[in-house]
Amino acid sequence: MPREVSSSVRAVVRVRPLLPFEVDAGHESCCQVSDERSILVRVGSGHQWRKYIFDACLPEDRAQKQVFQDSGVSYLLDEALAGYSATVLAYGQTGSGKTYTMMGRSVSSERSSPDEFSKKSDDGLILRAARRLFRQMGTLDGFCGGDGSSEG
Ligand SMILES: Nc1ncnc2c1ncn2[C@@H]1O[C@H](COP(=O)(O)OP(=O)(O)OP(=O)(O)O)[C@@H](O)[C@H]1O
Repeated sequence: MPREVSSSVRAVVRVRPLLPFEVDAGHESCCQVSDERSILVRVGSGHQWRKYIFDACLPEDRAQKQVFQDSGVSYLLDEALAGYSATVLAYGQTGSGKTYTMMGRSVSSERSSPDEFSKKSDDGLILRAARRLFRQMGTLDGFCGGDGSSEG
């Protein structure tokens, strides 16, 4: 659960890890989460860092399930079930991880094996939100083959 949920708009930053080809090419990350609300971004020639503050900053090792919880989406679902409108959108440059965050790995990139489809740990916000909504409405049985046992 996020620390502050009173604002009607929340901005959450998620940093993805470098991809294997980026590591192989010797790339370095241009940003670094310094605490749960701030991030350091390289500026200029790369020797200086500038600090930016958001409602939450999620570092590269944050798993999909934790992102669902820490981003505040689970809170939004409670509000939606209470009758309020809620919107979640992902914004960022190409390849930054929007699709992975919203949908999961099976649709964000090439699949290495059919098993990728059944790896629930990779499920993104949309699948987790749908599962939770249906569970809370008491109609999860049979939905997407899930057993409804995992929270988020
Ligand atoms: N948090 C993460 N952990 C591991 N891999 C990630 C993460 N976020 C993204 N990736 C990987 O990075 C690559 C690019 O991610 P993705 O396709 O989600 O980017 P995108 O922002 O949707 O790009 P585009 O705007 O071009 O569609 C994919 O191979 C994806 O699996």
